[in-house]
Amino acid sequence: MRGTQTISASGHLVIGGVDTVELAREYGTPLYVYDTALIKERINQYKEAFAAYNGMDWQVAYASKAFSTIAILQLVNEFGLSLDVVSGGELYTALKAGFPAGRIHFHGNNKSDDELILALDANIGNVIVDNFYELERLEDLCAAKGREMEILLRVTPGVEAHTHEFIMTGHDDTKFGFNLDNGMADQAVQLALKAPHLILKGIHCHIGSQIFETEGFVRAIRVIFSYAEKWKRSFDFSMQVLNVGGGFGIRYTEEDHPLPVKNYIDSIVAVVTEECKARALSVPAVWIEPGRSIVGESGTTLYTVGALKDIPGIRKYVSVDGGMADNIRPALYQAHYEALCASRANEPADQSVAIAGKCCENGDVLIKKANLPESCRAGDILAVLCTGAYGYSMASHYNRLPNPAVVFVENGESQLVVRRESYDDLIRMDQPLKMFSSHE
Ligand SMILES: Cc1ncc(COP(=O)(O)O)c(C=O)c1O
Ligand SMILES: N[C@@H](CCCC[NH3+])C(=O)O
Repeated sequence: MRGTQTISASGHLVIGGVDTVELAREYGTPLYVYDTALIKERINQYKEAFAAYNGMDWQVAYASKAFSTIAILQLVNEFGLSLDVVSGGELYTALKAGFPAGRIHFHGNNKSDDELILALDANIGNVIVDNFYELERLEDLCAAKGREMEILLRVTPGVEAHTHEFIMTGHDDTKFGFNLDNGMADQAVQLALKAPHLILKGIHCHIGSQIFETEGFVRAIRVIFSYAEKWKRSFDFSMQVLNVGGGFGIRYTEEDHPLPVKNYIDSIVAVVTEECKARALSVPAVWIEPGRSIVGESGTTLYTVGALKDIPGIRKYVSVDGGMADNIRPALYQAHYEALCASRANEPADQSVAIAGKCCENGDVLIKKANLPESCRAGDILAVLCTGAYGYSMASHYNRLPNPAVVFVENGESQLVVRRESYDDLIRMDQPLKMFSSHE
């Protein structure tokens, strides 16, 4: 059980004081349910971890790629976090949510002119510049508008985080950022300092995602400081901000052992302070960008159980009314999840089954080995836990499945924050065929 999850007297999973079987009945399934008390708890853990350091300048920016909707951005804003966006769409959502533009940071390895113009016109806090092409274009766009923009440069420190290859980004062979060890970053710092309309505030790095140890962060920070010292000496550049990205791990299953938030922050602050002292540099503001660890564990996806297929001696498949369209992570990263039968949460989970999605793909299996009660059958409500990050945000319309609804629950109340798509929503953008009227 995570966050506010409990089991009711009738044996139903309850989240935020709301019976999940009732939620399924009211809003339909599949349904993303967010335990907002847990989101707030996580946010506060980050804030408290930094607040322990008197005089330290810090920012926690929520990485909205993990889950971006108007309501979550409003919640995050209420709690005073900054925001990381990676596209015009995420930026637009943030602006529509009333997120203060000055606290928005814009990422991405291939931002379009339109996206950069949207950011400039909204007057966002800063742009994290990823490559030489962007450096040049951003300078030109600022010049054309006769304005300045604060920037960070994203660097690649050559550190391999111990995580899945596809979500590892700090190593040398990555599409992101300026590599440190081949001189690209040195050149970018010089160009940025010379650019009349760009104000180089600092450096950004992000070594990967779902990281369970502090070693990768520490190594990346040490590497960056060795360059920061050189840049100070050679170009008189003082790094005022060091953004170490996100990637703090969460517990998807009992095999995952993430560290408490405080441990990551303590290690980051300790190595920053130590490096500054050793190199006689002033301590920069420390920024981080957690996404998964703010919203991941708070999310649960509810499904309705449908067909069962028992292959004697091989396995039993329990099919649900969603799958890879609402959670691509098992198919994409071989990610593991845990599930429980929300409508029989008090019965012993004594049967091992595979939970299959409904997409027309043999690989659409959400969980290869889940333990469910023997009695679990069609009509039961199944809860897949820990789906709050990169579930809704990576959802697709594969097989023309409408995207599920999203509800927030807290203190016995639920609120619909994204309505379920209808079939009409699916064809809303479609245009009837006009060409090739070859029937005449
Ligand atoms: C630049 C950057 N910052 C922050 C994040 C958020 O990562 P996570 O959700 O693992 O905290 C990502 C995604 O991996 C990222 O690419
Ligand atoms: N989307 C990925 C992580 C990559 C995040 C962006 N750099 C996940 O579901 O784990």
